[in-house]
Amino acid sequence: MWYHRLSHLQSRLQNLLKGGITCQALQQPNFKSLFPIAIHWHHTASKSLNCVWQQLEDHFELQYADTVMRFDYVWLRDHCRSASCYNSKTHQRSLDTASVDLCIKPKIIRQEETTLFFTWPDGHVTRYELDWLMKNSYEGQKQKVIQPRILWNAEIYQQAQVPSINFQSFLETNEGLKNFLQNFLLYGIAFVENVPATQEHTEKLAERISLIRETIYGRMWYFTSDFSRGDTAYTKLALDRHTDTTYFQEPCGIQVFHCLKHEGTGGRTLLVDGFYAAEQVLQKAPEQFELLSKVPLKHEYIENVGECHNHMIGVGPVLNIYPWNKELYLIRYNNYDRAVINTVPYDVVHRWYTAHRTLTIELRRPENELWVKLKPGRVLFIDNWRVLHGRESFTGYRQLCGCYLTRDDVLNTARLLGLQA
Ligand SMILES: C[N+](C)(C)CCCC[C@H](N)C(=O)O
Ligand SMILES: O=C(O)CCC(=O)C(=O)O
Ligand SMILES: [Fe+2]
Repeated sequence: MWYHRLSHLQSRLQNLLKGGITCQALQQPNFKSLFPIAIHWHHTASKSLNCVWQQLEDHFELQYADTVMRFDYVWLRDHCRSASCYNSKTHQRSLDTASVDLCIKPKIIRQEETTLFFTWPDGHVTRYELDWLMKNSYEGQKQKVIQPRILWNAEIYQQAQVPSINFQSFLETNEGLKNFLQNFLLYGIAFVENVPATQEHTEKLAERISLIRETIYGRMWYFTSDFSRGDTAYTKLALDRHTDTTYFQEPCGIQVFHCLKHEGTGGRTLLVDGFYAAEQVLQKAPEQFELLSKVPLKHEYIENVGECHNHMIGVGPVLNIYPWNKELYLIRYNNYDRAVINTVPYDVVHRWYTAHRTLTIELRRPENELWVKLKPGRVLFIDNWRVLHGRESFTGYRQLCGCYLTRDDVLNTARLLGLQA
């Protein structure tokens, strides 16, 4: 027994010393393993490059800038940026991916400085820049966030002293718009000051950064507590923290609020960073965070008031995360509009309620609540995928106008201004 293990170790050691590393496929019982090949690490001539690679049986392994990256050969062929495979004017692929042999392997790989050249069995040559591979590898992406954010509670937000942007500079300068968007992306809320208190000016603001998302509430909406629509928003009642349009398959990305008039008391707006609360859940109870990101729920809007007849249903988990880096990108939280839960068995339901409670406790901590009084002239933009809003009950006449924005178009504007979004 001892002897056995020893000799096994010895032969492995000898293999290593010879410089041969048997590839993983060797242990897998498939046709590829019939022809084990010895693989050698290729070191770059220039030591300063700090790059080694090896051509393995079923993938290419590259070690560059302290990262080990693994690339599938079909992926590599699919991402060929040669003129016949990719149109660099339109940034679109011309290669028909379905024409690539799923067992494709390069015939030759060679390196010149910072470029790798792959020659494929049909003679086609693909070149890859090491930096491009680094940037576009799974291993590279896994460590990156798509959207840098500053998570906040009331104190963090107030301490940050995030400046509001002036109406004029928002409309007339790219710098003003960029500052505004940078704050909005980081905090999920941002204010514009000195806006003339009309619906038209509010619309102008919205159109400066995005297409307006028209919904069942209209393009620009304008509302008071007249119960003209079958929803609590159109009353004087308090509204607990929530995100809007959870009953859409894709909830509206951004909400714009402009209070044009309020003669009365109360009516303050509550803002809570949903991602901050979710992060607390992740720290305290990761399995509950996971459940909230896995269990699909329905939200529903049923309206039959006057001429308005609507029935909307949206499906999705409370927390939506990117699977490769676990980054949170959307929270759907609206206890008013949550529909009957009939998509989950009873035992999971119970665990889900526990997880939902944990999140709710975090969302309701007074220290996480930011209260603001909306005033004519001060327009609030809310990231409806991240920040929850609510309102205090009020008395008197209160007029609010605003609209929803399409998230894609807001992010598009941000990217065009050079921001990471
Ligand atoms: C008044 N306004 C148009 C802004 C929104 C009304 C939507 C209210 C709904 N319960 C929701 O949370 O989605
Ligand atoms: O009246 C308010 O301040 C906000 C009401 C609300 O939640 C909404 O309109 O989405
Ligand atoms: Fe709302």
